[in-house]
Amino acid sequence: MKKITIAIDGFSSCGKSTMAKDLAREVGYIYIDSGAMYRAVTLYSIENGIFNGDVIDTEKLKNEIKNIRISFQLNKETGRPDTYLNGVNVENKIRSMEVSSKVSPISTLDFVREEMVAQQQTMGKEKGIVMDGRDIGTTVFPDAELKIFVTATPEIRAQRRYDELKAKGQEASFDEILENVKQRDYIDQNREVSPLRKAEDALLLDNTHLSIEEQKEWLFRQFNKVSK
Ligand SMILES: Nc1ncnc2c1ncn2[C@@H]1O[C@H](COP(=O)(O)OP(=O)(O)OP(=O)(O)O)[C@@H](O)[C@H]1O
Ligand SMILES: Nc1ccn([C@@H]2O[C@H](COP(=O)(O)O)[C@@H](O)[C@H]2O)c(=O)n1
Repeated sequence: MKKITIAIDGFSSCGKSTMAKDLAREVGYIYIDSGAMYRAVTLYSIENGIFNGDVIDTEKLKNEIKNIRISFQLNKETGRPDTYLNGVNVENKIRSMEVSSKVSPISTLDFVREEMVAQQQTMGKEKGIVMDGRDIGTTVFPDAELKIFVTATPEIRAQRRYDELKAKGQEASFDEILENVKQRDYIDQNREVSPLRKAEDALLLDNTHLSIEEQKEWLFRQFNKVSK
């Protein structure tokens, strides 16, 4: 079977990484969560005085962007890759509401995107990769053999995230999550560089009424059609 590149884009919290990780594990592909990379840059910015409230010191970040090393390592307990920032495991920290509320403005910066896209393209140069994000099918891998664009209503996406946090025993407010999901969607769709949009040749999946199992089966069917 030939190795292909799979790009999964879509709105925040709609199940992209759930589908992508499952497929990658079953077919033995590398999985990359490109959102985790933008989150890691955001965490670095929070921890290194690049934010003053909501204002970003873009000159400082531009000078330091080459010092930000992001990598992934398999977590043997979860069976999934954890995100490392300059050698430190930041998988939990990058999922905080503080990072979620600041990541989309960081992701609008052209020099940040340039650096992340270059790193992502290097990770995918041998193919055999599933990457999820916002611009994978349009910018990072425009020649990907399989492109999926995932969507679901904002309310159902916020509910899924809320349920996930509650199950982990974390404090969560449904209204705050819904507001964050809507705000990120707006910024991601309206930024100048690589805005979130469906690539013309991407397959659309609205999973509002699909279970995790159903969407997984759907993705496997698409993979089997293309990779033969
Ligand atoms: N079809 C589904 N039905 C119910 N829950 C789902 C479904 N797909 C994913 N989920 C759950 O929704 C939550 C968000 O999923 P996931 O993290 O995969 O989304 P994402 O699109 O990768 O999010 P992000 O944009 O933040 O990276 C998770 O708790 C996941 O288990
Ligand atoms: N290819 C990408 C991936 C993500 N972003 C930005 O990062 C935010 C967090 O991503 P999650 O997948 O973890 O939700 C997202 O809201 C985008 O602002 C991006 O720009 N490009």
